[in-house]
Amino acid sequence: MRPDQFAPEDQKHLLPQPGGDLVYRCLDCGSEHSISELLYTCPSCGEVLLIEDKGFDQLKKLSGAQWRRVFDLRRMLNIPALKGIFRYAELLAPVIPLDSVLYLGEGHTPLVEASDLLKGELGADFCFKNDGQNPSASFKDRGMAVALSYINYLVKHQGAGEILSVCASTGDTSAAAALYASYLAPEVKSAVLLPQGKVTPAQLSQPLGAGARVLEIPGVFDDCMKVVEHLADNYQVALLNSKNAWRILGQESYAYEVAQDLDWDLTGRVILVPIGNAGNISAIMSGFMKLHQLGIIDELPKVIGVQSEHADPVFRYYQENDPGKRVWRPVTVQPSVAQAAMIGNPVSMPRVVELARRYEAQAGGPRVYVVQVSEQEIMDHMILANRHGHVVCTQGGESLAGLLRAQAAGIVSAGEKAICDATAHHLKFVGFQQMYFENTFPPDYGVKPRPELVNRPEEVLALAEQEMPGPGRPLSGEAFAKFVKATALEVAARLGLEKR
Ligand SMILES: Cc1ncc(COP(=O)(O)O)c(C=O)c1O
Repeated sequence: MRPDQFAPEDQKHLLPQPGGDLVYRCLDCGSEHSISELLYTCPSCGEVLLIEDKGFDQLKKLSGAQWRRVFDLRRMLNIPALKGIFRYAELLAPVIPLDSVLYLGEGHTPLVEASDLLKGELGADFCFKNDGQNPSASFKDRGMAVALSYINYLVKHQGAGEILSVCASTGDTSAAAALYASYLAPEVKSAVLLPQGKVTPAQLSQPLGAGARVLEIPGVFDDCMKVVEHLADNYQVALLNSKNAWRILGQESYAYEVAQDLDWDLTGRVILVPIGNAGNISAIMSGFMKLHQLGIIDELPKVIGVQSEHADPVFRYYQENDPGKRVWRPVTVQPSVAQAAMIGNPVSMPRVVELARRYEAQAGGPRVYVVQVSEQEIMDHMILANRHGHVVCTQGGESLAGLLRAQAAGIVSAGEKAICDATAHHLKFVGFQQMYFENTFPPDYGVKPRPELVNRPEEVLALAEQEMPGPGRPLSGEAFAKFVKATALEVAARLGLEKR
């Protein structure tokens, strides 16, 4: 629909107006800094930043019910900039005018209900939100849509010159950064730093295809991160890791979509999120808090972070119940099938600590948890989910395994319903599936296939004595008919088919 097709009273707030009073806010010293330049850490104390809208209270001029109606009506608009996550522009980055919004099809990924069979088998009530159905096949596109729209705004409206974007990545950040930057060529160029041999072939192909400079660095993600942080501190580059607070704003859209798709009723809902660099869980908490502050939702859902035993610094931190006694210790990661979350020193840890504190204060009690799962559980649950109609990656398997651990620990109780974040598409991680099916995991992963979950292609070789078709080698009519009949006979025997 076009805006002029709506009733006059609905037209009033239908299109977001550029505005807001955004500033960078330091999470440690509380200092405030102008957004006129790209900042990643506090110039006063070096801590990470969040972007805060000092005009947020102005949004309370509309009631929660009015906001719900605005967002619901925007669903019907055929304006590309509002088809994605900028449907919630006032909550994300109202400073960016619609003419600068970059929309590549991100957001509004489906909530897919688990089948009754799978729910019964696992004794859990849940759905997946398939963030692998974003354009670069992971949730990272949400953050990139805002970060690159802001860069586009700086180029278009603020006279910024050519910009080189950089990021370190476990695979998905680089895929998203390169894709969104390539849309803004030639003003924006992209370089990505990857830990050599620690991203999947599909992930590596993505920035290459988008034309980014791909630099492979010895070490793990945490080492690459230190290098890009050094670049951001000392050179003219735009850092696109989630240290960049614009990314966090974009990823808040996950929370807005979950709420809207559940008709703004989050009673008894639990969100499971795999944690790596901890940007996503920070954004999700922040997003739900904004909805709650505006009266758009009545209840804050439980948020449960999930980490593998092989990369679990956030889990370890929260093992201590007394906040005063918690000590932050990065860990050395071990090889993990949740490779995209294989991070021992998450950059957003200070955000998690502060936002979890605020979240629980706003909810009036415990609402944020972190659970740990084994590599075996991650693989088993990824494959089990895919066996029942889902397209989840290893990190999605981690979310589901985390739900079962949370149930066993009494964090999730009967009657509560979970939304498991499937953060990337299954196809990016098929190498792990192959190792599972072929029982070829190196010993340090500690994964053995469950026989009932293994599936292998079967070669039909019954026709060895016969002529076979091949590329550029079609069979003659009679030989081909013979081939079809003999092959069908063999296939029917293997499938146990009965003759009609
Ligand atoms: C597919 C996937 N899942 C989960 C994560 C972890 O997200 P975050 O780093 O925001 O904690 C990442 C990236 O780090 C990822 O690429």
